[in-house]
Amino acid sequence: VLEVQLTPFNILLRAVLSQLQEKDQYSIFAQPVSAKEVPDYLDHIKNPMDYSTMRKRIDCHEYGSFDEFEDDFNLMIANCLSYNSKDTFFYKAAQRMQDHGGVVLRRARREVDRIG
Ligand SMILES: CCOC(=O)c1ccc2c(c1)NC(=O)[C@@H](C)N2
Repeated sequence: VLEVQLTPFNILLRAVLSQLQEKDQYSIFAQPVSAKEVPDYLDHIKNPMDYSTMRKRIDCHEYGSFDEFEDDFNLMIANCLSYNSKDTFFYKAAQRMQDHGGVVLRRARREVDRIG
């Protein structure tokens, strides 16, 4: 059985991830971009990132700090803004995710600083 240690930091990161995913109403950030659906994606994007990968990293205690968690969020957004042209649904969704996610992350960072 996957014994996932529940530290306060891990519990917080999981809660933040769920808040971020609530903003992803079409779940376009939920899973890795499919190489089948988008065959040239990995030619352009060298470090793919998505919410399922971030969840795995939380469960494996791979985030040593809130900055590292935020870096993966920013990577996920940057990949989308880089691969998709400005006039696409995906590009616009990434801009909205950046705005809405920023609010969530700023509030969460204050929590992290408070629990120390
Ligand atoms: C069923 C087809 O799905 C996609 O083409 C597709 C599905 C999800 C995507 C994506 C493409 N591109 C992206 O940049 C990230 C954000 N999400």
